[in-house]
Amino acid sequence: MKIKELSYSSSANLGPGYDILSLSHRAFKDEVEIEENNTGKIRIFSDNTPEDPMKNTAGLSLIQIMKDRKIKLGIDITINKGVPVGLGLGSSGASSSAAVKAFNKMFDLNLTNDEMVYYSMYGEIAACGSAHPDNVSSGIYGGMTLITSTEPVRVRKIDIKYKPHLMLVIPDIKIEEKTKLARSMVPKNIDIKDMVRQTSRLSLMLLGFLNGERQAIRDGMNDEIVEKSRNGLFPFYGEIKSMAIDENAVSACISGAGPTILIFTDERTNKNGIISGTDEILGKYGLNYKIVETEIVEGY
Ligand SMILES: Nc1ncnc2c1ncn2[C@@H]1O[C@H](COP(=O)(O)OP(=O)(O)OP(=O)(O)O)[C@@H](O)[C@H]1O
Ligand SMILES: N[C@@H](CCO)C(=O)O
Repeated sequence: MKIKELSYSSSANLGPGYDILSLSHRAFKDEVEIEENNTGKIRIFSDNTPEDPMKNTAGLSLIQIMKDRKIKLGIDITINKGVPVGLGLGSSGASSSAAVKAFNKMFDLNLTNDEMVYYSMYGEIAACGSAHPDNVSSGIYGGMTLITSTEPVRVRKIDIKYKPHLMLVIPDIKIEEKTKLARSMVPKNIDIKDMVRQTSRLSLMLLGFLNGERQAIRDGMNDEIVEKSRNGLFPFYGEIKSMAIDENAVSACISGAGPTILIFTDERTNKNGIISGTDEILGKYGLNYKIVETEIVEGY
């Protein structure tokens, strides 16, 4: 029997929500098919992700479930990779969450959504050395998700009233072990004043999404801790964000660990202005890029 599942691309953090917020979008998707084999081994079939199952997020997630459930079988995992790798679009988490959904279905494990987030997030260790749950929560739940606890894993889906359109500015930059590097740049300690400002902004942004208040989203979606610490990786970000606000975007943030920039737009936004402004700014930095317009995926 073959079982196929898909997960869409996602943008983690959303400004002040480092490691706790994520948004699922229709821009790209990974399809993962699993099938039993008679070799007793886990084998990965994929054009552009690691063949070693311990180094592939999909493989590592399934190894962990099989260990916990004492399932000893050979499994072929075929990854049809649609989410581009290493660009902050939740590529690694899309494969692991799709693999976990397929495995759950194939073996009737009846895993809860939070248990599936747990196993999918375990796979992220293969990508960046740490198990962060935000992108994979998108792959399991869809929509906008909030991680309320990691031990045990608990996720809440946020029923947002304000649903902006999304523009992804995707610079053509490859940074070796990008997420690992970006995570190592985040400060280990912060000043209490910065903590207060960050929690205030995060709360305001969530109020904006819940109540449908455009200005609250714009005022809240600012992060001077994590995004700032990573600025050296994406020096063009500040210019693109302020240009997008000038063109009346709702707001903008770094998507996950970057380099993609997520811009929220609505009918008041001058999208053509953003397209030409991006061309000018990224041209100055000598960067090729793609702009993808997309929508939020509410669920699976
Ligand atoms: N199934 C997989 N899909 C994508 N990348 C994988 C997979 N398995 C392992 N990797 C490795 O993970 C790394 C890419 O992960 P990384 O977290 O840097 O990018 P991302 O998932 O696209 O971005 P972000 O997490 O910021 O949204 C690469 O080194 C890649 O080889
Ligand atoms: N929250 C993670 C997302 C990476 O995909 C980070 O910013 O490092």
